[in-house]
Amino acid sequence: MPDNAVPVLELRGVGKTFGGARALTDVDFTLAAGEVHAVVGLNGAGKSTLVETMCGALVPDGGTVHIDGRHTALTPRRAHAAGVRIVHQRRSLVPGLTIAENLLLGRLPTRFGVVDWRRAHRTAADALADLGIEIATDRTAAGLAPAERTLVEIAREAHLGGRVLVLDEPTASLGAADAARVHRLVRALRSRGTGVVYISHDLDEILGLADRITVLRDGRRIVTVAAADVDLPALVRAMVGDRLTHEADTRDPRPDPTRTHDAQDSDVGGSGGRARMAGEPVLELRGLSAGRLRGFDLKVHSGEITAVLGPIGDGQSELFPLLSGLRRAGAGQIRVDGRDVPSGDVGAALAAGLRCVTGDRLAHGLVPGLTVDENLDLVRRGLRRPWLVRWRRMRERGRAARDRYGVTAVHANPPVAALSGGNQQKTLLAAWLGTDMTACLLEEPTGGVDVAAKADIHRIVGGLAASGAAVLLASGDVDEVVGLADRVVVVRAGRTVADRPIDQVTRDELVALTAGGRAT
Ligand SMILES: Nc1ncnc2c1ncn2[C@@H]1O[C@H](COP(=O)(O)OP(=O)(O)OP(=O)(O)O)[C@@H](O)[C@H]1O
Repeated sequence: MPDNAVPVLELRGVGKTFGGARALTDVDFTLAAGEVHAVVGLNGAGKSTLVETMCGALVPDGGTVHIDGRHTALTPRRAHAAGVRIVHQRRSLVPGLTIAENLLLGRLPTRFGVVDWRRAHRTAADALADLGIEIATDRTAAGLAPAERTLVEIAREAHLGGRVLVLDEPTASLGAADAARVHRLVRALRSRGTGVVYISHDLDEILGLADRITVLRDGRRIVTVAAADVDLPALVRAMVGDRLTHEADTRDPRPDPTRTHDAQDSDVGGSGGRARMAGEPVLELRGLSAGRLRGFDLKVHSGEITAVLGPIGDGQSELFPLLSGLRRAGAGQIRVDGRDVPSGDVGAALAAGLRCVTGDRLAHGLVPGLTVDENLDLVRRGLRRPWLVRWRRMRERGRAARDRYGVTAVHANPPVAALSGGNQQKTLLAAWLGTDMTACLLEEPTGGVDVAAKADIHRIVGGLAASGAAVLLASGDVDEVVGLADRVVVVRAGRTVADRPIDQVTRDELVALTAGGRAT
């Protein structure tokens, strides 16, 4: 930002306390028009609290907010009127409405008192085309792929007058090709003079996209630097400070033999603590059809991590409802240890030792109003004796699981709703992976988690496989698959297009295969 330019948005000495615990302390932040300013930090560092303050959703208890140089007591309405808009990870398009209706909601053009649809579609199409987005405006939001939804949502906020767009992990659940579309849109916005505050845990993405980067740690601003003046290791060091006890290499797939799944958990459900020889087939899917999946076959062996990779919504997202028993298959069989598991039966899936960890933690994974320890206990108790609450053991186990998965919060054992997204994800994994299992399905297990936690989760998953579990990983993240899996199955439009040992395929081939290329 030129020294004399007035920032479009400025925070001075902002602080925020939740129930006596400090989430933000004395944070300064500036954003210039036409700048992409990224905010990074470990889970719980204060990123969401900071951006909620920028949007008037949280009132800071110290410091001031300035828009175009003027001090403003920000409320959501004032922020909106000033053109400060946030695009959350949870998409807010109305599913049953068309793109044109969503873009112009509340402002549809009328002629003689009736909606002028031709003009509406033209206006919406022009708004999208201005930003380089090609999506037909008569499609409904429900039919959009996740990346298209993100693009339309960002375009809508820009079209409705957004001068400062706060993008909260817009690419978190997107593959590389889809993320690149979002990056193009962000660059288009920047060149039009829009200021963008960008939150992401993907530091490579940040380094390639941002102009400046602010690092938060424990609610404090550690540094603000030009992206061109910093590299990945320096950024990681600033984020973790002296907290890092091991190398934060997110691609280290080596299992840590000291951290295999809890020995103390072997009294729980499932089909017994087993340590198999590698090579034994454990989870078998035969001719499974449901939603977009068509006659899907897969064998996952004991001690093996098999990844199902593909664009989100292209078939691999059917696996969670099917394997967890939430949904009945139209055709085909699920077999665990050579025995059929009736589809559409949650109890049968659990009894067979199948553990399915959802990628949508708040919809299917956690009870937001209960504490972390209560959530951890629910899964364990539900598997065995739902009526018996043993409070002391619950607290002890809860503390151990929170420590092991690095669930950090300003309160010791808060309700899950008060946790940051990454800490919610760690709680979810601790709840399901802490129970004895034969096979597990992990849907996007590191979605929203920070670099250090990602490395920990990879070690834990490696440890599960090392102890004999068959691990199925459903992911859109090519790097995660390359770093973690032994085998990869690429699924497109519900069908397998490639099935390879991971050492017989390159990262670039996988990117091409998921984006539509052919297996060679
Ligand atoms: N409503 C709330 N009540 C109590 N504590 C809260 C509340 N909102 C946030 N916190 C706490 O404030 C701290 C900062 O959380 P915040 O969500 O801002 O972190 P974050 O950097 O966005 O993390 P993540 O990367 O995991 O999303 C955390 O310790 C969190 O538990």
